[in-house]
Amino acid sequence: MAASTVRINLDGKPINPLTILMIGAGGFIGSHLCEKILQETPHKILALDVYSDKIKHLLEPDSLEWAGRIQFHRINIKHDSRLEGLIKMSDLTINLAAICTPADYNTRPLDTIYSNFIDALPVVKYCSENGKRLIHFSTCEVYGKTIGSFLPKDSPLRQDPAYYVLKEDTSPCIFGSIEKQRWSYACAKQLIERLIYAEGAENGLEFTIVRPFNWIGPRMDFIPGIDGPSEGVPRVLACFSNALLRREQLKLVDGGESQRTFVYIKDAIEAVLLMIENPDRANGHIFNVGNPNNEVTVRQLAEMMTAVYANVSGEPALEEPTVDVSSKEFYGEGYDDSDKRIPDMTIINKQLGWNPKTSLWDLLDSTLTYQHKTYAEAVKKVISKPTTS
Ligand SMILES: NC(=O)c1ccc[n+]([C@@H]2O[C@H](COP(=O)([O-])OP(=O)(O)OC[C@H]3O[C@@H](n4cnc5c(N)ncnc54)[C@H](O)[C@@H]3O)[C@@H](O)[C@H]2O)c1
Ligand SMILES: O=C(O)[C@H]1O[C@H](OP(=O)(O)OP(=O)(O)OC[C@H]2O[C@@H](n3ccc(=O)[nH]c3=O)[C@H](O)[C@@H]2O)[C@H](O)[C@@H](O)[C@@H]1O
Repeated sequence: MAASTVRINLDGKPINPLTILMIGAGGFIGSHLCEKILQETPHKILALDVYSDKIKHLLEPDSLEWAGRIQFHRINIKHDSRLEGLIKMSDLTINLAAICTPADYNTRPLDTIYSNFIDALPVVKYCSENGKRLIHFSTCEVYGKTIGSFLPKDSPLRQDPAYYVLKEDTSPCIFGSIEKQRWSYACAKQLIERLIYAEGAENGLEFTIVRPFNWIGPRMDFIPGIDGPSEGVPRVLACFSNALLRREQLKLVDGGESQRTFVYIKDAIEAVLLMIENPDRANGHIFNVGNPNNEVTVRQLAEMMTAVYANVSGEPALEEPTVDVSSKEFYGEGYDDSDKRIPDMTIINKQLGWNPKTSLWDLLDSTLTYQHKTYAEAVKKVISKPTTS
């Protein structure tokens, strides 16, 4: 972008260049948001994270057209006195930092709760005390299970959207029992949402809460044994990509019957940029950000990814591309699942006029093309190495 072009917001007003503190900038969403902001706006980014691999291409070399508009701070927000200073220096703080992989929720529930609630507290407090705006990343998991999932299997009401569409201002948050530690993440996210909302109500904090619904695309998570731990379990896109790259069967947890709506990261980031640049329309709101048109069961996702990857790689799919596994075997004790996640889009449509564009097939095509280009050779090398006994 020509950084000098004057940008106009949805109300026709010029947008002043901002300094944005982005906490968790080195992650999947952060890396795409940094790219978008640097390429299309004049805003400056103070990028905070413990890792920078996913934004390395934006930080080096110094000759990049946006050099000087992004500054990396290797900081762990758990214990660093520089956090408040950075919040004070910025017009807006965006908090993305979290443990957000389901394999951790039931096996590392304390880390999950600390990361999603306790570690976010100082961020909220410093924004509130210093009169700074906050965009906080929550999750669609705060809705938990749908009301419809408690109806008898053959109830016609299960087909009624009133029993499954998830609305920011009216849907309840339905979690499982305490021993189902899967919900430690959703519960921590819900409590931080409530705290932010209360800071808004009692102390005037200017906030926006984002509830992402399965955003997927390049740079999501890691491929075990390549750029992450061999025994690590990332989210479903990376699990299935890993299996496809290794020509192994895709594992369907409890039959792959759960349903998800997937949205392309590049569509979703457009929504976040609208929030950043339209504070009058975004402040005080909680936004679902997803694509209600891209709903599949996890089994259907596996079948579609298998077909797309065969096209992309030119290698025929396995004869039996999937295998069923129990959730206990895959995730361990305490796992539970959301049955269905369809976002209601009324509020984001009304406030920001945002709609997702990319079909599931197209977003899988570009994402798996990226996965193949980035990882296929490395995976082949690892597979061909003789194993030591
Ligand atoms: N990707 C999705 O579809 C999705 C869906 C729902 C919610 N979210 C939420 O969006 C946010 C970002 O998700 P993501 O997919 O980019 O995850 P991610 O794991 O790729 O990114 C999170 C980043 O935060 C950093 N981080 C974590 N703890 C930190 C700490 N103490 N100090 C400094 N940095 C820290 C991590 O190093 C990582 O780079 C999270 O809050 C997540 O709960 C994401
Ligand atoms: O992305 C989101 O919107 C939110 O949901 C995700 O939770 P979930 O969708 O359950 O996590 P995935 O790992 O993407 O799993 C999706 C589904 O696929 C299944 N799965 C996963 C991996 C696998 O190899 N096989 C498999 O069948 C899971 O059991 C689950 O039903 C994560 O909790 C968060 O990143 C986020 O808050």
